[in-house]
Amino acid sequence: MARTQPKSLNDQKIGLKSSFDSLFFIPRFFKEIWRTNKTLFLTSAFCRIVAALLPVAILWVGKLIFDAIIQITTHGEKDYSALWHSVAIEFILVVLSDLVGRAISLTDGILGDQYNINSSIKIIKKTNEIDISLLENSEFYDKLDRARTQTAGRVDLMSNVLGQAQTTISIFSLVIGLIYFEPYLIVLLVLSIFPSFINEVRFSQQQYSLARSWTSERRELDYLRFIGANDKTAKEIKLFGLTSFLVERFETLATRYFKLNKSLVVKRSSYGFLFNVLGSISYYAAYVFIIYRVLSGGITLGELTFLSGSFNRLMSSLRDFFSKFTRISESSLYLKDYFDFLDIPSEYKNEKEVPLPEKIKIGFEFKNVYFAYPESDNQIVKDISFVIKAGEKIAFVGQNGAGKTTLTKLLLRFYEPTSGEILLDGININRYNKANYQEYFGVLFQDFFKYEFSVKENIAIGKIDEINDYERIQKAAELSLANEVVSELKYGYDQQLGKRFAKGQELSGGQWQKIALARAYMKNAEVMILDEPTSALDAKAESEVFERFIGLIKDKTSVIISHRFSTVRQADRILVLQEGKILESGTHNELMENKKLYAQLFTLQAEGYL
Ligand SMILES: Nc1ncnc2c1ncn2[C@@H]1O[C@H](COP(=O)(O)OP(=O)(O)OP(=O)(O)O)[C@@H](O)[C@H]1O
Repeated sequence: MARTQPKSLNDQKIGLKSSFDSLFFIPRFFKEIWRTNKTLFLTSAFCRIVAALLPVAILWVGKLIFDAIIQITTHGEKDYSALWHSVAIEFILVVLSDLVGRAISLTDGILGDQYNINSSIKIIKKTNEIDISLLENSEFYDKLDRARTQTAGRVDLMSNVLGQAQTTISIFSLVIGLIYFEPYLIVLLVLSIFPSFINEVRFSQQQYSLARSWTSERRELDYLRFIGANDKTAKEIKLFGLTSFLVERFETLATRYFKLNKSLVVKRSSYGFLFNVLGSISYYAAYVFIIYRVLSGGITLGELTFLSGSFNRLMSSLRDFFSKFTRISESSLYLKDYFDFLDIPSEYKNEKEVPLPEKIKIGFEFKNVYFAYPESDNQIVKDISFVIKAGEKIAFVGQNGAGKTTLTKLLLRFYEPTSGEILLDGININRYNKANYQEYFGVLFQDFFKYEFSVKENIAIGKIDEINDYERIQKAAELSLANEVVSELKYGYDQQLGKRFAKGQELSGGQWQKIALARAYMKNAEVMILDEPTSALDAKAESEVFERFIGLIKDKTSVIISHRFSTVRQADRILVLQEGKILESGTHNELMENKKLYAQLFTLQAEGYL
């Protein structure tokens, strides 16, 4: 497992500037939310405006009640109607406040869920649009990881930004009331809150920097958690006694992160406490000032309740505003990751695409192809030239790591040659539309994926548009002998595979291989590529599968990779690869006569050594 050096807190610090810069992603974010559900968005915005104005309205009505009571008790006012009127209004406002509060959390919840679904779909689609070579790049994985794992954070961000707008309106309405009576209180208020705001911003950046610089380690932790508690790995872990090895590795890494994070959290809350004490002192200074004003006859008792209530409310609103601000700038840093990921350029699209031939006329040609995997200097393919004629059945053989699979990946355009070119009917394969070009191939990968879906879905994956063509699925299954597997399953083609979901059935390695082979047959493809198609099959199944394969591909072009010479020998031509070069090429008989590597390997296998 490639590991980056453990980070210290000072590594990769995200400055104040980037923290503010990331706020610029918020409009784009809200555009996405707006597109998600316009009605809900408007409802939420409307409710928040109402909710924002309610606190000042309630405080004002409270003042009116207080003044009315003073009128009655001190000045002998006989008409109580103004008092009851105000009490009734306050009651209505309180009920309304509860109602809009609930409406807000309801709309935010639904909108958040819908946004979540949409953004997850975007991430899945984007991953599929990106060049396959990026999938093997660790920096890409980090981006993908952050974009994927911060979904909940983005939903919080939405509520926080909307909440912030609400708090801002509230603050303005309260400030107007305060300015009207005692403008000096505002200055006192802002001064007492500001240091705590700066403190929060500073620590939230540090926490984000830490989380970001530890993305790879967090992925490693997830990976260790996954292999440490997983049905697929349980056998080996038990048998090899790997538990303490894994626990130790997990613990060392997790503790290092925990310690760094703990020291930050402790510092953040200690400073936070200090600055909050400062806030409380200023609140009581203001309170004493207001009491003094009442005692000296400057303001009424009703105004005292309004002012102290407004001041208190303003202070908590401002605190809320600043802490939300730091949370928003923190989450918007993650938002940046999400948009950075969505902005990774999709695969290069050739503007001057040429139409694909309906049927291959000449065939494929590798011309002086060299290839090294991205971020590697190691040439895996070295000056390879060969032709696969239309309708030819070609086989690649060679020892492990010789470059056989790599050649098929180049043919399938998962990667581009570092130099040299690959032609189809005389035209560089890059000039064809990639998706259409790849449609040409029916492929069984050596490391095919075992989808924990039903058998039917597992086979249909080869041509998912035909998922409802039962006959086609059955035919593909017959060709690969998967039908024999199906006949033993309780729910037949509807049998859920794997153990992850209810009523799932695990298959043997060979049974899975038959299912995966059926997937390759689902497409009536022009070219078949089978990489180790029979490696897990028993001898009888292997010869039967191969017989059917030959029948199927009579006039099709095909590439087969195999270590089993019984399979390989039937090919029209065999390419023997060694360390990224073609060592020999010819029919089985020609190569046997050559008496070089092929003949040696064949003889060894025939004698039962391989
Ligand atoms: N994604 C990758 N990134 C970097 N190197 C890779 C990658 N995939 C394969 N390689 C390297 O390329 C070389 C050739 O691998 P390839 O899979 O083509 O061999 P192969 O001939 O198919 O072997 P086998 O018979 O074991 O399947 C190996 O040395 C391998 O380490």
